[in-house]
Amino acid sequence: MGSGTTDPSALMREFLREAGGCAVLDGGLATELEANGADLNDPLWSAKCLISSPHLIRKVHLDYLEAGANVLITASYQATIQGFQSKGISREESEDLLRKSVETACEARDVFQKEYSKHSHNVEDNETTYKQHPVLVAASIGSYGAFLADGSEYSGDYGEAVTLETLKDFHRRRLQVLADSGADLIAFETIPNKIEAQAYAELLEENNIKIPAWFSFNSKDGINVASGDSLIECASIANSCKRVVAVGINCTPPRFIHGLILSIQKVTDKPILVYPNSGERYDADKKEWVVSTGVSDEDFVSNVGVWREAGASLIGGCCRTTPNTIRAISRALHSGYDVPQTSVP
Ligand SMILES: C[S+](C)CC[C@H](N)C(=O)O
Ligand SMILES: N[C@@H](CCS)C(=O)O
Ligand SMILES: [Zn+2]
Repeated sequence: MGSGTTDPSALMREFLREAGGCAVLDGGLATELEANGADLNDPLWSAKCLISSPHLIRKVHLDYLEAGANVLITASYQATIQGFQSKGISREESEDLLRKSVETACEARDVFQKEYSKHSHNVEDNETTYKQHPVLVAASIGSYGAFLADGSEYSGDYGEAVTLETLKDFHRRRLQVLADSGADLIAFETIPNKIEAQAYAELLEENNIKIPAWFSFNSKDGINVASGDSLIECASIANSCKRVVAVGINCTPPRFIHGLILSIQKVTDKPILVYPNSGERYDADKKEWVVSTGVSDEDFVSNVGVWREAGASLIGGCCRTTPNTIRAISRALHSGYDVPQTSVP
């Protein structure tokens, strides 16, 4: 869709219009890879499956499409050239793995859309009408803290040695490869601090990145981003960047989402996205989620109307949410809207 467009916000506007005003994001990719048998106890986390089990990634993408998702977030969250190289993988192969994350999502979209077009026509008043189910592929870029694999995307504390230039140098090539990979947009996810938001904004401009991006922050207190930096300041950085077409929050407990939407709205007119986690806490040593205030799909979904009403126009789930969560979100947003089941060939 529209990656050649000159006005970056046109892609998002048109996409939201086709989706009926509010789009459904997918749910936890890593969560579902684990549910399908993958062992992610590895510094590469979900990106490990790009090497060992790309078929599982494709299956999980398809499961989310069947559940009603309009956006697939690729398996590149923790896929970095530096991380692959530390496993002995060459630079060239590392870049191929990044491209593979996007190709895998695009393949799932192609399979789904073929099936969908077979099932979606119906005859009304002697005219054949086609329901639309637009799908974007968003190339995930996880933070520097994700690469560290120590859970520091939930603290945003990288130490004083890590400067704006360190972060720009770290992300530059991966961003370029993913931007040229055929993805529709870049999803900067789980951004825990202001310095990393600034690094992304500068890279988008300086490298003349041709596809739009979203900025999604995380929060531990419902007020600031994870590091304690001001959400208002972080969202303002996103707002000032013309290549950014949506701003929001992910991997944050559902109970904080409403207040965070209201804060973001104070500083932007760009579309707001929210994809909370289940409310559990991540134990980075064990690489496990610890039950605290995890919410059921019903609880999660009872909030969807409130988030929509408050101004969110892209809604999905992050870690520990599943296709069931996404199906329920989709139903809540578009009641009576059926997505066909496809089989994985
Ligand atoms: C979004 S967190 C659950 C991703 C995994 C983390 N960076 C780690 O490697 O432990
Ligand atoms: N989108 C990521 C999680 C971000 S916190 C994944 O599940 O791979
Ligand atoms: Zn998450």
